Amino acid sequence: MAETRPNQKLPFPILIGDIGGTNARFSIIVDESGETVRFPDVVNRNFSTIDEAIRLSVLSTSSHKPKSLILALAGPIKGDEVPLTNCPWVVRPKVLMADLGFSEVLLLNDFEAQALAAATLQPKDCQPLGPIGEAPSASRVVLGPGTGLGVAGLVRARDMWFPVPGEGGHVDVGPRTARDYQIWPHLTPVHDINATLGRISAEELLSGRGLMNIYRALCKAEGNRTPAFDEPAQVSAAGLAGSDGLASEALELFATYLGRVAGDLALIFMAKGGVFLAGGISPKILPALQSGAFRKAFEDKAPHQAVLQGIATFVVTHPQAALHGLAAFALDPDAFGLSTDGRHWA
Ligand SMILES: Nc1ncnc2c1ncn2[C@@H]1O[C@H](COP(=O)(O)OP(=O)(O)OP(=O)(O)O)[C@@H](O)[C@H]1O
Repeated sequence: MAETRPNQKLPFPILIGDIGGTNARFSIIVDESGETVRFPDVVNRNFSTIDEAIRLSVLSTSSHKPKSLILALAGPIKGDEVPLTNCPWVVRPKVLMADLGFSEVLLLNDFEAQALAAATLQPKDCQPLGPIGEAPSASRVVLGPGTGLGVAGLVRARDMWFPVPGEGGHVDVGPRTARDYQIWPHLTPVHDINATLGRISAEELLSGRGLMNIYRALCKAEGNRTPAFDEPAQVSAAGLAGSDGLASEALELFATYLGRVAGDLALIFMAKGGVFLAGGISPKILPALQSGAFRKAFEDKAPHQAVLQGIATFVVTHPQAALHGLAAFALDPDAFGLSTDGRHWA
């Protein structure tokens, strides 16, 4: 069974990994000075197991022999066999320790790692959306549209950061404007065979498939037009270029709904330290997020407009933000109130 320990440093060298559904990214933190060795990104499907990916892409290419391992995973962490969402790999800490020589393994949630990053990223790693360019040391929120919609809070208390990885991407979102009421009946809801009326969760709007959901619903609302695009990247490219009216509207609505949900989360966490947009999609649609629709929806929270107007919003542009967060934790675990119960093996 997993063994726990207070937030002591894991033994160096520490291998840190951000394991997504499609790609995995690794670095070795050599020692307390923070000296770090980076490795080329791994395409998950090129390796049948994560053990093989670590062995061939990291261990056999480096002279450093990591003593411990910290991984950020997309998916719930429970028990000694942790399957990944959207990838056939299974993480088995005891097997990794026995076969690859780690004395300790710690598993974190991927958005928890994004939250650790939001606590420690430099201004150069973030692009402000709106007038406020600085994030004070106060509670924060991270949300990231990608394959799904990851959400984490980051509570600031006792001079520490407490990440709160929840399932906030699955909150309900309802229609508000006249245009929303035209579109909503055509959106694909959450698949739930027991429900008589499907619900529209934030993730059904704010993810790659969410952008397609909005675009296809717009096509239906406009006299059942045949969609011109099959992929989210095509919709965003046409929307950014202004070459297709419905793609442009889909992108603007995506920014509006993202602002709405981000504003709700900022209210819930009273995130005066800022809201950070992580994940793969936000940096790719930066001009659409900067155009004003995101920030307008974010602030449109009567009776608390003044609170929201005072909260900074950012797109995280650091290419390996989760690894940055894991490194910050590895080097200074006392700065974080992170519970390692049930996910630390030694
Ligand atoms: N230019 C783009 N515009 C809009 N959506 C995009 C664009 N490029 C990729 N996507 C969509 O983003 C989603 C992938 O998101 P992301 O890059 O964050 O990957 P992930 O699987 O969530 O994470 P990881 O890369 O760690 O495996 C897919 O649904 C993809 O279709």
